[in-house]
Amino acid sequence: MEKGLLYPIINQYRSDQKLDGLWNFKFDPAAEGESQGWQKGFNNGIKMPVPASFNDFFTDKDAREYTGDFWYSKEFFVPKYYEGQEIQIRFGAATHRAVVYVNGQEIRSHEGGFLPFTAEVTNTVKFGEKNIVSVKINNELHRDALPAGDTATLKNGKKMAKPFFDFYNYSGLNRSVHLLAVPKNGIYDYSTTYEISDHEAIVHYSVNADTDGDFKVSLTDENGNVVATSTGKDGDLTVKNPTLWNVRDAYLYTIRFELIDNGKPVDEYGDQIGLRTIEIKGHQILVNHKSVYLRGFGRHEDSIYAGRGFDMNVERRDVNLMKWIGANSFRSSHYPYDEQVYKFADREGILVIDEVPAVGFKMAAASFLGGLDQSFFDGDWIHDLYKKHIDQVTDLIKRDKNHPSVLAWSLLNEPDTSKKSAVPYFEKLFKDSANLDPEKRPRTFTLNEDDTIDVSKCLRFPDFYLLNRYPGWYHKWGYEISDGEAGLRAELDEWKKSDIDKPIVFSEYGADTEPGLHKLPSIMWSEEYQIELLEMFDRVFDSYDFIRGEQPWNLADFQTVEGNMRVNGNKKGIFTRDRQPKAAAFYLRKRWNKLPLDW
Ligand SMILES: CCC[C@@H]1NC[C@@H](O)[C@H](O)[C@H]1C(=O)O
Repeated sequence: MEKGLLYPIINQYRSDQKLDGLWNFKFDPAAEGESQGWQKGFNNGIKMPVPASFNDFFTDKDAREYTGDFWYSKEFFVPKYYEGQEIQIRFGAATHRAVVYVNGQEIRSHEGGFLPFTAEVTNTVKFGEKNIVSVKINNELHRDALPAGDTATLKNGKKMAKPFFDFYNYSGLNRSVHLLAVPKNGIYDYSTTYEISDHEAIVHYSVNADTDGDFKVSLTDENGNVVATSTGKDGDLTVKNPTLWNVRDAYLYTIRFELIDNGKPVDEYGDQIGLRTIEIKGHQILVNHKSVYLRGFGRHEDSIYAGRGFDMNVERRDVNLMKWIGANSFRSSHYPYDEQVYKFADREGILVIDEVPAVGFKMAAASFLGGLDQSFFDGDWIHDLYKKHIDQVTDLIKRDKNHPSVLAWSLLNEPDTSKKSAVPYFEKLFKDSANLDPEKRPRTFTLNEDDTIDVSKCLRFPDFYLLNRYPGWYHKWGYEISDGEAGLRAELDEWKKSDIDKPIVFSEYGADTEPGLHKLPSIMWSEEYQIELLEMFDRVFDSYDFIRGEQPWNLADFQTVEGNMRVNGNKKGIFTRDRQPKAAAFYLRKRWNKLPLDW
């Protein structure tokens, strides 16, 4: 669990030097790195781009599929004038677990491949000289880790990832690495909550620093006008006639905290925030007390060459695609995305369901492993898994709590909740996470295909429901799709008859579609069939007023394990992997652009 996860900024007190670029890289199948001194750096590796996954750069299968320990190392210079400050190396993500060394000294380890962590190196670096950072990363999958899976050892002794989930196990330093110089005992966290009325907004803030100093706090509008000020560690900023942050109509204020110690300003942290409230009321999802209907996608951080490495160019294109098609939301399926993704969403007024990598918690997983015929939550790995799970929920909320775009927290994707053994795990998870978000935004998880209203034992936990349903693809497919529609309607009639008065969002539905495959009449995998399946779901959605969102799977085609059910990855994208439209994109654009943007 990290103390603070503020995004790096540069000002008169704070420096941020990105260590992105080419690092030395090598695999360590014999786990000999430490004994060979790689923690002090090495030059006999290959040059590896950071941020990026290592996998798709390679031309040989052993390297692409490599599972086990591997090392990155880079020389970096610490300027003399950094002396007197706290020196940190901040990793945006190291997938899935890392040990950090500086100048040969072990600094820290970290578990979890999709959230940032910071190595505090003040007493280890040499000021005014070159230094070496080395990172040993391991990308094995385990049932007691997130995302869940196994690591097999083949007869030839090589290890192989066996995911219980349907995305490729891209690994490496997938996000930027920052060398930071910040004030000692400076600001390390802040949070805000909001009260909105017709002509006034109140920002309740709290700011954290390792000193008893005082704080000067200000709020400025997009023109740089100071609209409110306050003092103290906790306080209120009252804005008359505020411009609210709305769906697809964003407005960002800048909050600024100045830390004063013994009468002298010693640190400052500024960030962009949006004045808005989120509520669930009956079957409605409300933003600023107004009902919202979610239109958007499940996504993946996935692109050609860099794999899961964050690529600003891809994100810019994806946001433009979502605006073009008339989307107002997405889920960060199935893991926290790079912080810059949420900044894009903040600026564009796009709502985010923010998800931790608690995926694959179901043995007969969609990755066609067949798996064991037992409930995942009966496993003896559950205790160790839970510690990692709540740790990553805690850090996800600590990292993303101040983004106006974050609508809700998704604590799992498609867990097996059909057995009673899941209940204690969920009870603890929803209890332990209840107070992590100062704004108390809704918490949920996606209900997989089998977890219907009369099967799932965990329906009392989520604040609203995310349904992943695949009639027309994984069952009742092709010419049988009419039975698929009947079955879907029958299930929703059960929901309607029940006393459940929470919103339902369809968070996954779709058909694998080969771009360019056309058939009249349609057949599965054709572009025509993908539209017919969407039309079926849309007919159903339009029949039930407690359905408050539609997020087809997926925005774009993406890479998975190879298998007899995957054709170079999952093809359920509405767009291709190189972000070009299939025919379904024009169908959805027509449907979604008929609706008001903030409806
Ligand atoms: C029936 C489960 C469907 C499954 N849901 C989780 C996603 O990560 C997969 O990609 C999707 C699929 O198989 O297309």
